Amino acid sequence: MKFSERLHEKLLPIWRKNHDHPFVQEIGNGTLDKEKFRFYMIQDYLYLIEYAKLFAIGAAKAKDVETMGKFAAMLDSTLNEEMSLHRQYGEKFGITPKEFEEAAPSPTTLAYTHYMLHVGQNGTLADLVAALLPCAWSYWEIGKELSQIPGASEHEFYGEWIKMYSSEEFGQVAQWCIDLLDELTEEKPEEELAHLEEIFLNTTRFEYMFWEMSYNQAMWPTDE
Ligand SMILES: Cc1ncc(CO)c(N)n1
Repeated sequence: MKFSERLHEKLLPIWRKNHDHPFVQEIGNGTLDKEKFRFYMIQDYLYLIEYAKLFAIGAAKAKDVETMGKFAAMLDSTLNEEMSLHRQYGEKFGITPKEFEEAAPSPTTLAYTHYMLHVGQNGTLADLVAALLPCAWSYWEIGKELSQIPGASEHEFYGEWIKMYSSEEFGQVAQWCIDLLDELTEEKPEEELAHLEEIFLNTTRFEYMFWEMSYNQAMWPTDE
């Protein structure tokens, strides 16, 4: 069994909760409160700045030029394609790129990005890919599922978001990360696989927490 197939079995119950989360459901049916989406966009922008750094670290840890080039391309597409979606929504909300960058991260954003960067900086290349894979993979699954809802991709506000994450290009990135992790885990001992599975499940859980945080617009409870 490929390692990604083993991960897929483990992640399904958490993904079901992700897909059923009101934040995701309401993007799909177009009813999500725009204030919640605005909060999410700001936090997701901050998240993506840190997430992009994982690709830079991946390039530095890659063992061959082809893999290095792929990480460089993913760094570029995150900063210049995926985040331009956020900048476009920012224009609708009256948020400038500078304001995005200077916004305060929520505790969940901090915890999630710091965990990923800790694993990426201190672990192996396989550890790094295990940490980032749920991000690419779960968004692609959500994008594809929501794009099946009639009219959802054409929704005047949320359509662009759904189109981005159900796109062929986004799917290719997710698939490349899946294939790389399968390649890096071939013939690896169970102990190492169990460690990778733990990292993967942790960021999968953080994905759920990110929806929850966004829906509740949750900042520090002590500041309220
Ligand atoms: C929190 C989060 N996870 C994954 C993605 C997909 O890149 C994103 N934009 N935000």
